[in-house]
Amino acid sequence: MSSAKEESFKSVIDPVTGEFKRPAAQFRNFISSKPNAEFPPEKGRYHLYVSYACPWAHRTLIMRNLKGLEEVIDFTSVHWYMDLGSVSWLFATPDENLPGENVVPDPINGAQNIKELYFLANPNYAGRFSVPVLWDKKHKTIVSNESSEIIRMLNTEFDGLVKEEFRDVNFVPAELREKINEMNAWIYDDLNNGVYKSGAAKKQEAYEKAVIAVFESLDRIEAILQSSSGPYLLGSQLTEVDIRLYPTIVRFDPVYVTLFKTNTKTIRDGYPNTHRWLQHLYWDIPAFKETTSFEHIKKHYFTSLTPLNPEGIVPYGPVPNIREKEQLDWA
Ligand SMILES: N[C@@H](CCC(=O)N[C@@H](CS)C(=O)NCC(=O)O)C(=O)O
Repeated sequence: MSSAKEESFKSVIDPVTGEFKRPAAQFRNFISSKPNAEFPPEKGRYHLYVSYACPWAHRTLIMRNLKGLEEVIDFTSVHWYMDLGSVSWLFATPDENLPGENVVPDPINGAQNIKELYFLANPNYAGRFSVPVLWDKKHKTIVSNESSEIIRMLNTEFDGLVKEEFRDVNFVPAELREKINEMNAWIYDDLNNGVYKSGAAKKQEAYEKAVIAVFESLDRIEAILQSSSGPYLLGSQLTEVDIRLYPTIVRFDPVYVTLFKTNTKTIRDGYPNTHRWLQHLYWDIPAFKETTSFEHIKKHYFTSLTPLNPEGIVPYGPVPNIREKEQLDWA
């Protein structure tokens, strides 16, 4: 492990408590359909840079697909390997044949890595070189590198450009907005980011605090799904809460249980309702399965987060990565 990698990992760890603190994203502009917006919705103008491995980027791919934005916003995925403490995410090179759609050399800026994009947008940028990145081809800049805000833009601001059938599809409907925001908040803290807090903790107490919060929130999710009137967290309607939770749950058994030591239980054997919810999303709604690459996910985490797994050995299991669906009865 190089010292740069160690330093990069340490930079997000509180030196006193040993707790992981995720730094805030720095590009926070909004695409808006309001008149005179700086970033108006336009077909072909914006490009999403993602990694199939990254759970935050995964949300944006799911939303893009669910909102029928395939012909409005194009995307590129980076290579599954992330060079921690150096250039971060790398684009595929022309000779590489990597799994998944659009895992290709950068078609927009010809960059070799994600770091270059941040400096193209702002030569004085000082921060992390994370995905997702929503790029504006017209002004050659980053609109946003915050997934929670990118998915809100995709949910509503391109409605004038999508096919009729997608126009009224709203994953944050007004009557559920407050509830969605409230659930997103604790799910983010304790689960989406909670698994990272568990995995990155440098002290026993910090780890235990994080892992306990992970399983308390999984218990809460399980109870919500058990009493739900439909297949989703808020009943019969698929909402943003499901979209934001899925990338964490689908990675849980294949990666987090081992690499991040969130090993009290697995989803498949410990949480029947959450497992059924996961299987339903993955097997029945193409936006979820089509954007899930277990190969990118497993190879990324186990080979890139070298402070946690110095030899870079990728575990063989679980087999399968996700179980086939049992007969579901939502009637
Ligand atoms: N707040 C960001 C977080 C994104 C994030 O942390 N992405 C990770 C990958 S899963 C990343 O690119 N890390 C690279 C780095 O920090 O250098 C969001 O939700 O969009």
